Amino acid sequence: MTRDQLGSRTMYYGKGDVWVFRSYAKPLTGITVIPESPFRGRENVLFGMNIKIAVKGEEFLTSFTEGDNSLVVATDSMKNFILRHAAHYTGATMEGFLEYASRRFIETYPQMTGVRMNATQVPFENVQIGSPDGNIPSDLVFKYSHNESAGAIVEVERSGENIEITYAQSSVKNLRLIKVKGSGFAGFVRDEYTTLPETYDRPLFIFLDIHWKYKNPADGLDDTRNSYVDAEQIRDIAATVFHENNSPSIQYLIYLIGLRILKNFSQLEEISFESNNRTWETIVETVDEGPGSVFTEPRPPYGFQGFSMTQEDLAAYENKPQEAGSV
Ligand SMILES: O=c1[nH]c(=O)c2[nH]c(=O)[nH]c2[nH]1
Repeated sequence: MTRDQLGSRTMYYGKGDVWVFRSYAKPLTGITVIPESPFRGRENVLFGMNIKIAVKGEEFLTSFTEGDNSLVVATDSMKNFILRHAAHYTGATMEGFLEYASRRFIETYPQMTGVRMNATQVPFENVQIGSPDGNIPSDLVFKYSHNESAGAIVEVERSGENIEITYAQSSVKNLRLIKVKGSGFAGFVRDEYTTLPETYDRPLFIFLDIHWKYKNPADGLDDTRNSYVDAEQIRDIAATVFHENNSPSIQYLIYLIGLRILKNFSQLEEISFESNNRTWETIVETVDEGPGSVFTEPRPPYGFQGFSMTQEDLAAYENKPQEAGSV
């Protein structure tokens, strides 16, 4: 929630963990196919989301200061509103649903001046079943996936007679990638506090959240514009860049991932990263019948990086004489 119109006061309320499971939503089609990803769309036979909604409005002040509930929309009703509107949604994306439902709240309740909705996709994967044609994906049975998931935040505000989008961001969260060899970390500051040895071929395990914003938010909200970028494509770009590059650090790796995303998707304005270093501890360098090593979970504390990039970073990179080839 922004604090404008509210002076310096924080004031909002809402509902978290609104689980929405919609079957047979509109299939996602018309996306740009990129070399790094086999993703071509999604059937949306099952469309699952865990939503958090927060609403604001000056008229809610007396509910806090006087116990006056006359304008309070119960958070239980908000949950019902979201669930019932999932039946009316005609689009194919989580971002689109958040925008649709947020607008309906503002249109329905004049006391609401702003709505922020935050969602995490509940990922379901097709199971493979036997058939006379070999193994094929079931169109009826799905398994709950515990891997990474897509995320979205949409914020809308009333502006006179209109409703404006004031914030929109898409994400892939909790991506966990391990590369068994071909990463290093050397050349860092060495002083009396340094005990870490330099490494030129470490296994590198990263936890990664990637966020993106569109130049024109409508491209991310309206799947019929054919400019939607799916979280699976961003995930696959990250994996491809990790595979292809011998990275000297996580810092440089996420920069290269960002360049590749910006290059593939000129409709995006900004990419940002939060990464976490979970590199395993090496216990046995070389097993008896090599190659092979033995590792165990790392001990805390864990390092992290945060970085954001725009199309200007890609332009600067492309205008720079390159030694190592282009992204
Ligand atoms: O990729 C890395 N970046 C760092 O900044 C860092 N620091 C550290 O101890 N290990 C690593 N690895």
